[in-house]
Amino acid sequence: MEWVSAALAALCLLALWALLAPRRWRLWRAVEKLPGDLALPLVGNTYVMLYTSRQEFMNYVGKTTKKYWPIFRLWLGPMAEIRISKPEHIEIVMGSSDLITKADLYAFLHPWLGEGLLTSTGKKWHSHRKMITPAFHFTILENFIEVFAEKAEVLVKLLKCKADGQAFDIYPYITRCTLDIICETAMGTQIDAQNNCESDYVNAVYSIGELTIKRILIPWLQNDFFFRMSDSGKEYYKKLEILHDFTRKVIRDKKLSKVTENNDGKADEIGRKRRVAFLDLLLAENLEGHRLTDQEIQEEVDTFMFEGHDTTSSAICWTLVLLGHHPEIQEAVHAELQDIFHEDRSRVLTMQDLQNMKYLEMVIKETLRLYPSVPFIARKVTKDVEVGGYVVPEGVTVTMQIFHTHRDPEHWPDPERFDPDRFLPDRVQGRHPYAYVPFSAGPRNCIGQKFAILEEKTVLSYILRSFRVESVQRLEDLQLLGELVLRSFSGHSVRLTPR
Ligand code: HEM
Repeated sequence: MEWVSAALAALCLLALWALLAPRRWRLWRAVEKLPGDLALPLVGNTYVMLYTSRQEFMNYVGKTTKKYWPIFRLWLGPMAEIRISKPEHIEIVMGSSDLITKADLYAFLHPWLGEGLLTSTGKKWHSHRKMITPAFHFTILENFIEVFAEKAEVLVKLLKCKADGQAFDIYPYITRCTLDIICETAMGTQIDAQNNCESDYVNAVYSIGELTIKRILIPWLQNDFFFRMSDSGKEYYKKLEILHDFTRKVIRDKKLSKVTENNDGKADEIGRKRRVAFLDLLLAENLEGHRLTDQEIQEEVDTFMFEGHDTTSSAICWTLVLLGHHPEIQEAVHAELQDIFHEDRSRVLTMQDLQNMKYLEMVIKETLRLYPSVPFIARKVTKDVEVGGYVVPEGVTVTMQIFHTHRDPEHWPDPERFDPDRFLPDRVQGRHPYAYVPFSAGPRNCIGQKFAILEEKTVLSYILRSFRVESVQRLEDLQLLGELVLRSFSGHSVRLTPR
């Protein structure tokens, strides 16, 4: 009997091979038409990792991008990846309403985010995106300004202790501030990460981020079984439980207290105006007959927590670093803030004030061009598509190199120069719509982009009104890490002096 089973198994394998081989052969032939470094059997181009450290990887990608500009291929073992950078090519993929499925790599975010907006696809993504879009309406965002300002005030108080002319890494301070902001705006909870660095929840958010990166970088940890067996995997799932328990509890408490019924801007028992969080809006959607299960609500809240804090901290830190290198531009920002606030440091910040920060907005945009918080995004191609004269076959990953799109010399003369005037209205006109895509573009663009710009303006205006910023490291010496978000390997060192 045993030989019968063995023969059957062999037949099945043969049938599978016969079924897959022609498709595989077709994919291989199409991908091999593209230029790229030598790929070895089985390992493809992953051998590069043997002699390229984590902090040298962005540099390697940069060199390879230049060498094969504007399109090249990589083999990650048996998986093909095509990397594109030119706005004209980016438009084909990013602008497509068919190519909306995220690359396999995003699966490493699934244990934390499930199938929230960032990771889902197809019908689920379409219906949730439609349902959640109103939560980012201008009038809702206006209510968040008070939260942004309150947390920025705490930040300035803490930074005053560091404003002694000594250099320090400002990243952890900014991250704790943006974490406080997203906790309160997404869930309506105050974790006070800025004063309470030892919170279990805050530590779990950091650990999950770090462990996700580790998993992506170490090939054998990518396998679920080996990951669960490893110390990193055990630590990961322990922290994940803390994160999920926390969001589950917040959702349960909100439902119990029926906050959705009362959250109409009325005062609470101590006379403060109640603040509406994204979670309240998701629960309200539920009440109006659009069914979002508790699990789905949790996935969306976790997604906001993930997408909504590290991205903004990266953007704020890079803006400070660049202003620290360009004192004349920093003075122009300060002059604009003086025009808006005069000497009044206690006035409550308004939406009108934020809209008046026109030059600061240009500075933020130019920073996101040079240092986009999300430097690369990737899709799995679900049908053949032609890009730059090549057929990109179904099944491959296309990585859109936003970092390099923003440095395409054809669209950005003297690309390395920090020049906020590139965003003067008459210079924006006529630029290719996909030449500047820090928030992605097309159907899967960032739902939180207006929120992000308002938050950045608030936090930066508080810092820049209180301190003069000086950068310590030369930009060309910084080693970039393009992992979950774009950071500097050695931190974001600045010196602050009180104004
Ligand atoms: C400077 C700050 C930010 C930057 C540069 C940024 C950038 C991006 C990018 C590039 C994407 C596309 C990702 C991909 O295709 O894989 C994205 C998606 C997304 N972002 Fe942001 N983001 C920022 C802030 C935020 C904030 C504050 C929130 C929420 C409060 C947010 C929520 C989301 C969500 C939910 C998605 C998925 C949208 C979808 O696929 O429908 N982002 N973001």
